Amino acid sequence: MSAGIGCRDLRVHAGGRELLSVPELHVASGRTLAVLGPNGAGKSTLLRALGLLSSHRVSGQILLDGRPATRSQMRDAIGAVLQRPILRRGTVADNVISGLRFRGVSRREARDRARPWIEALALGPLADRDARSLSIGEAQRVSITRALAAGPRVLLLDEPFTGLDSTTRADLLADLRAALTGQPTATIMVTHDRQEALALAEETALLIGGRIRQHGPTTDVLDQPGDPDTARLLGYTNLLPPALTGLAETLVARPEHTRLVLDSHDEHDDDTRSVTGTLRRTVALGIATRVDVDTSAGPLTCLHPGDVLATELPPTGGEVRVRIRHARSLNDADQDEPAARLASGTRASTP
Ligand SMILES: Nc1ncnc2c1ncn2[C@@H]1O[C@H](COP(=O)(O)OP(=O)(O)OP(=O)(O)O)[C@@H](O)[C@H]1O
Repeated sequence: MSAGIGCRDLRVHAGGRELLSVPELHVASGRTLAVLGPNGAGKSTLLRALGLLSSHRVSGQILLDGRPATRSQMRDAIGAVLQRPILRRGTVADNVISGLRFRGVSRREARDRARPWIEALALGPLADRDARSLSIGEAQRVSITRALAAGPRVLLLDEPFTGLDSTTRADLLADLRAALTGQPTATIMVTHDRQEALALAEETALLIGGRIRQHGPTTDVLDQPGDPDTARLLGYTNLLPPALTGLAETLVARPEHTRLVLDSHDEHDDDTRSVTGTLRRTVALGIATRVDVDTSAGPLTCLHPGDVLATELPPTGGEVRVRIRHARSLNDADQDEPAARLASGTRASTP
């Protein structure tokens, strides 16, 4: 029997259509899975179905420690943190112990068990504050602490960092990661943010259109898109089909690895490392300059660090060359050798 949460042949229907189809998924105790997907992918649908919290038509098996779970078993096992924290009346400390109280733990024991979590999540200074006076970031910290303090076997996190400023988010992510380390909790976090997956989860599943397209160690999954949809989700938004590169496979590249060839910046220019197109527009983004280029095979986005002087750029509608500094082959999990050839110029790639 494998400890943790999972499902088999899970399908969710609503409004006359299938929202989710997951043949198999398992998150072991002590592990964290990030479910990464764009808006509408079915992330919350999956989380609710796994927690037996769905109001839709659900078929298949939800497994707790390898066995089909009843609602009451699941209720006892899970802690959930939603996008918007829902706190009760009372102080921060009252809220943190409420999960334990709900499970029948006495007030005194609940206080003792909650104390280390309040310290670990740096809530000590706020413990006596009225929960209604908290900022959204503080309230989410309380919500996470409440869930952890109850000692859940399964922790379900539904985009818990949405709406937090970047510093608050980074601090909370680090505190949560530290708090989960060594705990026998199977954690599933749904998110649309790659950085959150990287910071928190050993494993990542890519969910698109209600189906898991890729699943594996986070660092592998985030850097090995298998198809154009997962490439886009992972930030490889530039698609380079064979018609454009002259190579056999489709390559994908991140905008930050795609640059205009500007003579003064690129003295060792080499035609074979580049593709040509028409400059559509330039947008100054403060720390970077975005240049959109139309090629014969579709649009490309270039991202240049800093300001590119307008005088260095050809006019809108002018012909430009775009250099791909690093690209990956789709479906090439081990090595981006064709991409390396494009980058090193050993095969002609100018259309
Ligand atoms: N009752 C319903 N009837 C029909 N479709 C529904 C219903 N509830 C949800 N959906 C659809 O299911 C899909 C998945 O929704 P879900 O909320 O799980 O996506 P998500 O990945 O969590 O999105 P987001 O990141 O925007 O929160 C969406 O296309 C949504 O419109």
